[in-house]
Amino acid sequence: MEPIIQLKGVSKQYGEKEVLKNVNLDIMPGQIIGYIGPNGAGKSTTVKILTGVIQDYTGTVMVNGRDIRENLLGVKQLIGYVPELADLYDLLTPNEYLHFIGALYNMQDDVVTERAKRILDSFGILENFDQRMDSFSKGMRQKVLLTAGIIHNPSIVILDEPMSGLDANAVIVVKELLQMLKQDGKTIFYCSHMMDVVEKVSDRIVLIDKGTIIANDTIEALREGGNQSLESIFAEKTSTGDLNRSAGSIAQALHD
Ligand SMILES: Nc1ncnc2c1ncn2[C@@H]1O[C@H](COP(=O)(O)OP(=O)(O)OP(=O)(O)O)[C@@H](O)[C@H]1O
Repeated sequence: MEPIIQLKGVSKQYGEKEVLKNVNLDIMPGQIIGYIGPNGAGKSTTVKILTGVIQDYTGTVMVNGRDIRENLLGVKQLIGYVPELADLYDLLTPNEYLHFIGALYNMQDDVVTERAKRILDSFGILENFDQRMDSFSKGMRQKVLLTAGIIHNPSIVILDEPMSGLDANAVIVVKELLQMLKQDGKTIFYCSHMMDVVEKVSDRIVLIDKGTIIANDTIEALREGGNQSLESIFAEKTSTGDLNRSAGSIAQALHD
């Protein structure tokens, strides 16, 4: 089987600073990949490259066997992207916003309406279909963003902290949704800091630190036969310092 996403020697600099360093990564179709790393590791930069937002990188990114530099429009059809807390067009209703998104993908109006209503109904916010989103809570906005990211039925779904702001019921819906998308053969690229969720939903975990991939394996293999949580594996491998000491010095700072 060929990888559906392939990064070959991908590097990206902001000025002098190299934030991705020769990243090589193969992602096989039909898998849920948990993409994790400390703040500033390069996760969002990777996602921006995959979604065509950043183009001044070196190396090659192949999606479905084609170089994305040569097929950016095709790639955009294949990928659904759910950003974390994007600027929604607050003055629009979900109905208007999702039709706007659907039009970007050349979708027929009646298909957009049908899918939008069914997905929002599953999220429990169908009654808000025609309300302006400026009155929406964070979680309601996130549900609309999730809907917008999958409405064109993409083969690859990239999610950036999709659980952000969601209540417990919605988290369950999203977890189930991930499994259903997977059963449907879709590839999921899941970026998150919520280790307990990543650990449960991902087929593979890719750990990036300071622009370099330092682990790429199943959770079982990362545990090496032990029973550690992903959180402790993360802390060990990224060694961002003694966490107790960090907390201690923050607490001390309040008293000095
Ligand atoms: N537009 C920019 N200009 C300059 N530096 C940037 C820019 N965007 C990101 N960076 C830097 O690139 C590095 C990687 O950032 P990136 O946003 O990819 O990290 P991340 O892994 O997504 O972090 P987080 O978990 O905090 O979201 C960071 O050091 C960041 O400061």
